[in-house]
Amino acid sequence: MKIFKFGGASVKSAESFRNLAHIVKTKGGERQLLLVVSAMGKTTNALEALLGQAYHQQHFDADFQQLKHYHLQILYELIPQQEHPATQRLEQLFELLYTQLSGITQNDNFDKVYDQTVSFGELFSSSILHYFLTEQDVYNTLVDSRKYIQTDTNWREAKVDWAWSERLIRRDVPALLQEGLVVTQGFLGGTNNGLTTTLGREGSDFSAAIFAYCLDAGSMYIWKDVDGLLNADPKHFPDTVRYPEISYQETVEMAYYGASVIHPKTIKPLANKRIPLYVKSFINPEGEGSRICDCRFEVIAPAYIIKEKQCLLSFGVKDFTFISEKNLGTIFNALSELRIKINLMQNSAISFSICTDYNEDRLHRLIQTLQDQFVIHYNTDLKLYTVKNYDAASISRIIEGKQILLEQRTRTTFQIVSR
Ligand SMILES: Nc1ncnc2c1ncn2[C@@H]1O[C@H](COP(=O)(O)OP(=O)(O)O)[C@@H](O)[C@H]1O
Ligand SMILES: N[C@@H](CC(=O)OP(=O)(O)O)C(=O)O
Repeated sequence: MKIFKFGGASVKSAESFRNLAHIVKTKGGERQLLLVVSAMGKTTNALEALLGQAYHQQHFDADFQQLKHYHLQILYELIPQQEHPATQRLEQLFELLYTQLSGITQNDNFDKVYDQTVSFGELFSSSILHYFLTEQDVYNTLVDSRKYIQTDTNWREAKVDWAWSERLIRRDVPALLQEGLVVTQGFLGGTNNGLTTTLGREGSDFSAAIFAYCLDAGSMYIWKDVDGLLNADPKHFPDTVRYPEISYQETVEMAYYGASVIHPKTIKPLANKRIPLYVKSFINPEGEGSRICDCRFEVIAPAYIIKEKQCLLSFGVKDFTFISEKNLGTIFNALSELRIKINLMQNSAISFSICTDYNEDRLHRLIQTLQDQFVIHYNTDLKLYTVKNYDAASISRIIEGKQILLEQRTRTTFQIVSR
């Protein structure tokens, strides 16, 4: 069986849904295909904004209506009958979202209500896809991924209970795949008492990999608006090259350093079962794309990765003692408590520096926790540039004209933090 994952860009308009259906019919087949779908276009961002308004007791009606109109308009273009069950289902989901938003207060655990609210994006898109494919005579069952991907309550970045999820998925999904297609939501999980969780922003690729792993899929495809896995983001580099074939290891490192085309957690479950991952273009489905697999190449084009919105923090000891394992232990504990991930670190005799994604709230809590023990300085609005498999030319290209705040290199990877 195969897994196809379609992200927000591939379901952003009625035309995109039609294109998706065409890909499913021509490249997928009538059964043994599981479709994982993300929220439409920028819906997750819109839901985050609505949640922010509701949490701060601001009016959200206008933005709510706009989001509802966007979805209903696309549904209407795909299925023009007003009385269709698809319209009723979408109206019902929007009512549930409205009730959810209206009940939010500042006493709520923000991360918990985040998951209960922002998850609606995938519920909308998967319902539309299910009904639209049915209208197109593509037999499919809509499966609620919250009942199958079981997680803990680490809201917004829930940890998967692999054994339990695998048991549930294997119990029900293979029989459905015998009959036709299965449509499910990316990004979402559920707890054993029926609450919704999310797996981290852009986590739908990971959801697809979880289903691939649990179902022993033969292959997984992620359909993107690019020709495949490129050696840089074409939005920042005009002259990219595509990797026709690349190893799991190279890819997982690229994703870790910030290549946003694949969620970093996607590769491990696939690599563990040697399931090949294809990155294909939904704009040009006939294109070759990229195959990510258990392979190895001696020579590979340098990959350029930019991670934006970075913060560089330095912790200096206050009494001229050297940075010790004990100091580091204190810093790491605080980072772990606040769920702050280190993207890069470096130490000198009397200070320790880390580069992390910028999160104002967490940064201030970190400073509060550690300011008695360390002199803390930080810079925000920075970028972390990584060149994998670098050479002299690629380094010159990346450092040209930049004010470098930190630089690091290993035998294969060159990194700078700069403005
Ligand atoms: N190395 C890379 N190769 C290809 N695309 C990349 C790379 N790095 C970043 N990207 C960006 O990833 C985008 C596709 O990923 P994303 O927007 O997350 O897709 P979706 O939300 O549809 O799943 C591309 O439009 C491209 O700008
Ligand atoms: N909708 C979620 C999950 C996701 O993976 O989306 P996409 O596949 O469009 O990156 C998000 O925007 O974070």
